[in-house]
Amino acid sequence: MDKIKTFPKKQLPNKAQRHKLFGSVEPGPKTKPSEKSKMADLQNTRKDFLFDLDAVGIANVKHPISVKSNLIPATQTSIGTFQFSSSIEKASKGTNMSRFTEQLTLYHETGFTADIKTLKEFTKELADRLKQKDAKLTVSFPWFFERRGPQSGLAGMNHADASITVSYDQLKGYNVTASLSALITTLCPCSKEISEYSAHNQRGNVSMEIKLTDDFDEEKADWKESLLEAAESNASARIHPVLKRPDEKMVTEQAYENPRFVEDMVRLVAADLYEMPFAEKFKVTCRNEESIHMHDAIASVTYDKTNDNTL
Ligand SMILES: Nc1nc2c(ncn2[C@@H]2O[C@H](COP(=O)(O)OP(=O)(O)OP(=O)(O)O)[C@@H](O)[C@H]2O)c(=O)[nH]1
Repeated sequence: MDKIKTFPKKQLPNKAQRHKLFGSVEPGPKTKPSEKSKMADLQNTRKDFLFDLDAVGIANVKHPISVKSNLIPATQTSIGTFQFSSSIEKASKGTNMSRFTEQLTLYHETGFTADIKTLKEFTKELADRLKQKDAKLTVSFPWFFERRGPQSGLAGMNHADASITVSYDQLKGYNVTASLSALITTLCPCSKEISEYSAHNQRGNVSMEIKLTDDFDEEKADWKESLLEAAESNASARIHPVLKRPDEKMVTEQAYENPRFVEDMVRLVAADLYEMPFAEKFKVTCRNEESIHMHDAIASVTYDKTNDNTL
């Protein structure tokens, strides 16, 4: 066996000496209290600080969450990116920021599932913990779901980007919006119509945001599955992780049989959301990464069923 090489061992200063060499200094004299009850509490100073603030809190908080679904897998761990806030009055200097992550940790310790019921409880409890009249939570996460080849039945994992925003107000109650962005295939109707053969086609991204009705019952419907189906079922074709040649033939011909402009996509998805009982208001956006341009094609529609006057 080869002799293990030993590098010339230059004797380095020890770690404490290295820190000193790079500027660390000894602790100075301690004159201020370190006992919490005796410490200054600037955040809770009450004066006229000129403006009420709409939102004060923390953002870009990454944390593991559990996600339930009607699709496979029924439960998964994902990475939630959170934003938490509440309003504060002008008489208050600041919020108590440690309480946001304090509560997130408490929920995590009992298995934090990002479902609507739990997130509503969390947001109300947060307002109470902050002693504020309102609180708002947004959590965004990748949601994975099994997708099988249309002919081979070979399974793989696709994902869509999901997001839930819960606003709680002591007087107004809850406002919950759910969003999903899903990838699809679109094939251009004009390109198909004018060409002797072929048609340009590309990946499209359909983003849907819905305001959930107050009576939405997630025991009866998985909003993620419903929005995914609204995007994919109206596309030229669905996207798959595993496609054998028989699968590829099917999705290629299906795309050609179902040409869609971006305008067609948002209108067709809007029709499905219009018929979705728990979607009170919605916005649909489609962005196509056009395969014949350096730019994207976009379209969007916003609709409020409570002002049902445009149909
Ligand atoms: N309001 C506010 N807090 C900040 C800011 N920057 C840092 N902090 C936070 O102040 C926190 C400590 O304040 P509090 O959460 O009120 O801590 P505390 O008073 O010991 O805790 P409570 O007893 O729950 O009020 C730290 O976690 C910091 O993150 C800021 O710009 N505004």
